[in-house]
This record gives sequence, C-alpha cells and structure tokens, in this order.
Amino acid sequence: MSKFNREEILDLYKDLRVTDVRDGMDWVGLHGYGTVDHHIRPLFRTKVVGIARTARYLPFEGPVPNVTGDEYTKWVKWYYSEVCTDEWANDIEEGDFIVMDVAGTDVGILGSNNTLDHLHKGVVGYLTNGGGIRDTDEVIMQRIPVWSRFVSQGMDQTRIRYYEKDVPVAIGGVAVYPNDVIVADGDGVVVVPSKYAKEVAKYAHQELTGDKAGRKKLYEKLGWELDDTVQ
Ligand SMILES: O=C([O-])CC(=O)C(=O)O
Ligand SMILES: [Mg+2]
Repeated sequence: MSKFNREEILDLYKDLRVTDVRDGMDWVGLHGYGTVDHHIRPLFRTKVVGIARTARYLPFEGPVPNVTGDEYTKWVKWYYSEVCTDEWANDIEEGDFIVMDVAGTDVGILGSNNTLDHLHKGVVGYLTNGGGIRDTDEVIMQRIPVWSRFVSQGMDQTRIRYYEKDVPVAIGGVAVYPNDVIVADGDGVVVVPSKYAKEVAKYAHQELTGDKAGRKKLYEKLGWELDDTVQ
C-alpha cells in the first residue's frame, strides 16, 4: 500500500462498528456511497475490518467437454491451472479483505479448503456479489468471515473464469477500489474510499464515543454489568 499506512488504518478502524463508519461517511458528505446492498449478508455474525484486495471473474462461455469421468478429472486440473486460477492468492498481505466480483454467478470458488490457505497467508474476510462460497458448515466452524448474496454448491469448472485482479469492481451497488477500507459486521458491509479513510474514522469515533457514553448510562440504570461495548 503506497498512499497510506495500512497498519495505521487497520488500527484506527478496529473498534468501529459498521454503523459508526456509515455515520462517519455521512459526516464527510458521502451519504449516497459506501453501503453495500443489504442482500449481501454474513454467513455468521462477526465483525471484520480489512483492506480491499480485488479480483474479477466472468461467467465461463463453454464449451462443456463431452468426456468420460477419467478424462474429466484431467480436464478439471487443466481448468484450475489455466481458466479459473486464483492469482490474487499469490500476493496476499496480512489484513487483506478479498473482494470478488463474480458477476452474480452461483459458483463455490471459495470453500473450506482454499480459505484456510488464504487465512494462513493473512486474509481477514471475503466479500462477493454472488455465491462464491461453499462447504459453508465447515467454513462457519472454521470461523472464516464471508459476506455474500447466497451460498453456492458447484465448483468452478464450466461455470466461471478468473479475469483480473487489483482493479476496481462493483459489489452490491458500490465501486470498490484496491486499498479501500472494508468494514463488515452483522449490519452488512460499508466501503470507505482510501482517500477519505482518516477523516471518516475521526467522525466514526466521535459517533462511537457518544454512543458508548449513552449506553453506559443506560446499562447503569438497568443495573447491568458493563461490557466492552460500553467502555
Ligand atoms: O475446490 C474449490 O475450488 C473450492 C472448495 O471447495 C474448497 O477450497 O474447499
Ligand atoms: Mg471444498
């Protein structure tokens, strides 16, 4: 990352909720920008902040080979190495939030296997505008954070091709550029353009601080034990 220090930004955003960041975006005049379509939901409730690493896939145009099962095994290997590669996985940095434009397709590019490899390399979460994720019982058990429109069963072959990485992509009505800040939790996903990241964080923290103080008073009134969300 050239324009700003990603560790500094990740630290600045680590405690912020999606709603704080949404408010921070409003405070700098970005009312109509950043909120990813609400149909894109988390597989399970969790909160992640990361730096956008983008990739674009296209539907596969065919043809589907008419071959025996054994020939198909070979064809699948060829497909993985030539048509649907995951080139973006070769240069992952700690804190990357993988943003995949899968053109709305119903394909399980990600599963319980390859996401573990990416986790090991530093990926903190995934955002897709289609399915893109399968093996979800295991993915949830492994605590791999994914926000997607739906869940897919099928594998890549005959369905999708990798096209390019590190380019702007459109996800749920929002243009996501490499290095944008992605904040995701149970309320969905908000995208902060990197050039506004510090200013948005300032007002997001103002919101969070005010909210904590208010809820702390109400906790006390209710006789509740204080937790991390109010102190
Ligand atoms: O095989 C794939 O491409 C995706 C998958 O199911 C996994 O990694 O577990
Ligand atoms: Mg699998």
